[in-house]
Amino acid sequence: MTASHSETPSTKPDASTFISDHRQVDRSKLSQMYLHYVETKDKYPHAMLLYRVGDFFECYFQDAVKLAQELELVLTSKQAGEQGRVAMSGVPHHAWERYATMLVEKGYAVVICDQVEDAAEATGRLVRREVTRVLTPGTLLQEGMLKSSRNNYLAAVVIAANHWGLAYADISTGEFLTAQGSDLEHLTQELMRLQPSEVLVPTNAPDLGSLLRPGETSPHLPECLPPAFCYSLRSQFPFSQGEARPRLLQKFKLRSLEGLGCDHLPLAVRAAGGLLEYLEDTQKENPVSLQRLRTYTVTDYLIVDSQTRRNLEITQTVRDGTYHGSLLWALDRTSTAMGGRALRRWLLQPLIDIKGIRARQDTIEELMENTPLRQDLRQLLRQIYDLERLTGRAGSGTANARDLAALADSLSRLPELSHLVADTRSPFLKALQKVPSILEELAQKLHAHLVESPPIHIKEGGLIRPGVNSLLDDRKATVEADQQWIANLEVDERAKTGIPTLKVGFNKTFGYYISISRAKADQVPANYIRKQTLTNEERYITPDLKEREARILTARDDLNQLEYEIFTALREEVAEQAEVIRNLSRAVAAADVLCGLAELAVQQGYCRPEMLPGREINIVDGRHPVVEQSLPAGFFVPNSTQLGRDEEAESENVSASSSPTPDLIILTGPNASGKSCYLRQVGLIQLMAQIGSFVPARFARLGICDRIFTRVGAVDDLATGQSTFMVEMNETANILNHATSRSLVLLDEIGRGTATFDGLSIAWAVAEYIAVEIRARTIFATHYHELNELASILPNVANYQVTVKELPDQIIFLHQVQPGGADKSYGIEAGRLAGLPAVVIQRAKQVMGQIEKHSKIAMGLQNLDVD
Ligand SMILES: Nc1ncnc2c1ncn2[C@@H]1O[C@H](COP(=O)(O)OP(=O)(O)OP(=O)(O)O)[C@@H](O)[C@H]1O
Repeated sequence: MTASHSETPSTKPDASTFISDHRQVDRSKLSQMYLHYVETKDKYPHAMLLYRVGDFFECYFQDAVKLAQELELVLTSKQAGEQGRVAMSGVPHHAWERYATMLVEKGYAVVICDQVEDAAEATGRLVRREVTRVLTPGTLLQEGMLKSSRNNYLAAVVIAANHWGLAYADISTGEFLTAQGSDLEHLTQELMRLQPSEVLVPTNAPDLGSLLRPGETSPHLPECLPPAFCYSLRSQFPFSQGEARPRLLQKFKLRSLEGLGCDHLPLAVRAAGGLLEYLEDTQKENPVSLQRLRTYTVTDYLIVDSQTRRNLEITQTVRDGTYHGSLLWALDRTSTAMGGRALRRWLLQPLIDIKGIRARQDTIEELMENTPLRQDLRQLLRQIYDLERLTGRAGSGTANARDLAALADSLSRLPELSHLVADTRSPFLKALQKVPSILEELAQKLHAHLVESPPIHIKEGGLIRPGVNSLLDDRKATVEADQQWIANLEVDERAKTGIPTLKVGFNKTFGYYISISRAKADQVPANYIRKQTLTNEERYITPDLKEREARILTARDDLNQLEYEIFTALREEVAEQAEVIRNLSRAVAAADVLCGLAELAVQQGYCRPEMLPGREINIVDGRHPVVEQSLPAGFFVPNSTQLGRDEEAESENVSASSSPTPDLIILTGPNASGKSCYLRQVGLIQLMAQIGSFVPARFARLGICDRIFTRVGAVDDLATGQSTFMVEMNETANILNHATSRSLVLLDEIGRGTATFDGLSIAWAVAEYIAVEIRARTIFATHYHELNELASILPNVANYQVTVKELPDQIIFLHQVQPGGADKSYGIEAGRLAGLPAVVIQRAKQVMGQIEKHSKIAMGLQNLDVD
């Protein structure tokens, strides 16, 4: 790709022939414009400065070199006064957003220094230029720069010893939240959940203002911050209590922070205040409209750590990181962009509050029962655009007329929506029953003011309907009359002069002119003034023509300006209603998610799980929500699960159950029989239930979990230089240190990355510790059959196996999970089926026979004291 505009070099430029570091120039020798550039650059040493010059945005010095490299543009040079030539590279002004997006995606901050007056007004002096935007990964607003399916979060962290404050905002939707905690692991997990595009960190670093791109490190970055994100190093000052608190009070026009719920959380306040200051600093002429700050507590939600999110493939698959094949993919039946983002948020932050879960379930149930309502609702929702982001753009003054027209169309659907849900009883539908009348009025006003399909540019007129503003109509009428006069001129002048070939034309240099062939030049009337001579024609103007032209041009400018003013006033009216629109968009998004989940539940035959405060996990005929959808209908084999021993209930009701419910299941079975699938199915059903969804099962009764942990076949973590075994041990340690009796733990093989006896010993000890000390509900899939002995020692351990049918020359996978431990391993059989030579298979059987004969592990362990 190349985008060069001037002075394209004929050969590759020799860097020694021009200056490529702005700090090395003698400023007294720079021409005025370059001096202004250099002074602006001083204020933003770490950002890429795009400087408007005519129809281009140009970069000079080191930025020119970087821009050319990163975007594969031509690097050239330009004379910068007596100082000589400086490196230069640039992009066309109309395409700046595209190029800026590419730079931001590569982890750069981009400063836009634009011309803020018409170059024609600045005769004899430098055109006035100002920094109008600072774009960073966390502060993007433009439609093309954002993914509609996910939030774009800017986060800010404040860490003091083991305590932390975290604030985050999505400036495109206005969401703004803050939290505080005392466990740094929770902070890391929150960041992993949010996947922020940029994180602000207050430091004493000498390179303040710089942006560390993902993977770049700095000694000033606290260790608990994952290296996968962009970090902006900020000064400590705006993050101090004395600065942050008043900034928040002023922003939300409050006397106390009590109403925001963070009055007693100094670190949360400091993070939120620091974030606000950054927005003020970067957004310049487009102040961000944020929703009221909300305070939350991490432990108010089901905690799903990043490794579990990855292993359960919640938003993307492990194998290739794609959305297709993830849980989100399998569940998403939403109709709006807002609903899609909300479902993603819900999946990443499931609830632990039973009331909240039941409210969502009630709504799904009502929508399942009422098919016409569900279908009409989905149909209508499809016609609602991204209200959250459209409002965001209106609030920050970046919305164009098409945005407002789309907003008006969407707002005008709301009364229909409220009519549709008029008789509903569940909370999320009732929330849509009342549309504030102000929004209906706003939609009507926008429709009445804006033309049917407005143009994209807002300063070139053509936006406002006739009848809106009498001054505008008068001016339009004058322009039209003058235009008509010019249109008639050709006919009139032909008649007057008797020259039938006379024409009236227009060009940019001379404006309107009368053209006459040279042969007829002697018949030209006296009032014609010759302006230009061409080979075959002469061009003239007349005083009358010029007067009309001048009138048209000034009137058109005035007209455009007036239309622009009417438009911006409309945009401000929308901005004033931002809070009301956003509250409603949130309700629309939630209804959309629930309507999609209801549709899914009907399509896939899901059931409503009964949610309880206890520890029970009782799933009858459960299915894996993703694998099920990938197989032909009816192919997936359902399996049941019972976990979570409630000793009190069981002792009261001894006769009801002959074998007590286990806390820990040892799951064995041949390779590829379905162990991993079963394990994940239980985790996914629990997680789905805690977002309020129905679940793929015939029946489910589920106690609320506080955390879900998974440990699944590790891969070498080359980035941190850790071996498979060390990754496995770190993950296991994390589980043992944090799981509680209310957690769900899913272990897919432990100890495989080391010698067999080491591995088996660790696996045994881990299982025993979980069953005896932690009592977390656990499924432990393993190839170590020796672990089946645990069930005979510990009352809350049970053995299950995935069954296969053995035929003389093949194994048939039944994918059925049944009580009991597999009494033999099929590893050698699997090797035979894979085509290992017969002699190797034979030898392997002999070796196994010997090992089994001499192994005392099983017998020995039975006698171990586990107390
Ligand atoms: N209940 C089921 N019904 C139908 N097909 C299933 C079922 N469970 C698993 N499968 C199919 O079997 C394949 C293998 O399953 P899975 O990976 O869970 O086996 P595994 O026992 O964990 O194997 P390994 O021990 O080698 O890791 C899956 O890809 C899936 O397509």
